[in-house]
Amino acid sequence: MKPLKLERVSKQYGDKTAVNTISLEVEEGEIYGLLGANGAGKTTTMRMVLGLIYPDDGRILYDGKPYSRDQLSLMGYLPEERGMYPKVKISDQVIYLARLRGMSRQDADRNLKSWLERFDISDYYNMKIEELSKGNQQKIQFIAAVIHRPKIVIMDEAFSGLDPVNVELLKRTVKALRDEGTSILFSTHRMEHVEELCRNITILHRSNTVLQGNLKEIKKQYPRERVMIGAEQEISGLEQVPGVRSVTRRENGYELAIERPEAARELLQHAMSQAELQRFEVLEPTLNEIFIRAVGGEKHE
Ligand SMILES: Nc1ncnc2c1ncn2[C@@H]1O[C@H](COP(=O)(O)OP(=O)(O)OP(=O)(O)O)[C@@H](O)[C@H]1O
Repeated sequence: MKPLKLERVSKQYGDKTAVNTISLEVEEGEIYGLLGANGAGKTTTMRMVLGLIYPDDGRILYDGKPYSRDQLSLMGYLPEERGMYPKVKISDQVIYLARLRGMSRQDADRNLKSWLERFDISDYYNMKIEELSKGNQQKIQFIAAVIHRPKIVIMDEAFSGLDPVNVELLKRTVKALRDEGTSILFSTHRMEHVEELCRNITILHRSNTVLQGNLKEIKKQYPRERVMIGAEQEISGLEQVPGVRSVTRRENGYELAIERPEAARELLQHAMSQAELQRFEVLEPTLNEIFIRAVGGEKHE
């Protein structure tokens, strides 16, 4: 049984279709990427999954069952806009939120202490949100989202505002939740995070699903049109090799865009005739490139 399943789910706001017949399934122990430019329909989709708004069409199933209040304790939500009370003691509000989702005070308190210890911030127990840096507020918000051990966690821009050390810390934690069997619906504009974390993805564009599936499989379907050449010597005339679209000088060589994968062979011969190569690699496209193609090359923030 899939913990989370969306079947042809749609949502209208007046005349505007915010989400148009989205279907997806999140397995147990999976991080699923929900991507799209601003206004594509991600937040609307996540709000429907959380039961904060209702679909106009289609259905959402949790372990095969439709939404009911019982699901509240099964789900955790890390919203993009942080929503904790600045002046209330951290332990009071996190325990309160956990109790709303069905935990006893004792269990909530024990879990909170163990999470604070895990993040090495035990002294925050008695502090207020307003006393913390943005990044540390984010950690508390994260704890509040998962303290009740939800089966399904919805994360909207989970790592925004964090420094690189804390991004790594939270990434490790998200992976650990996954390994414990949690199903995570993960939304972000940071493609490198998706590449590292997500197995399956859906890309939304103007309310519609434009690309969906296993990330590795999707990458295989796109031609390899990027070449890295590692060489200490200069290589002249790379631009003139047939099929080369662009050449960029890099620290230890060159990065090239080619029009078709076959151009790589000629490029290799050309480069080898001039320099001793330390590296010659034909790379699969990055998710960023795939994303830009899928949404029609339009600029996204
Ligand atoms: N409450 C609302 N009333 C009217 N229109 C809305 C409402 N919420 C969202 N929309 C519209 O629905 C569309 C999808 O919005 P949504 O917030 O789901 O996009 P998003 O992918 O989350 O964008 P972002 O990356 O900017 O957060 C947008 O055109 C938006 O203007």
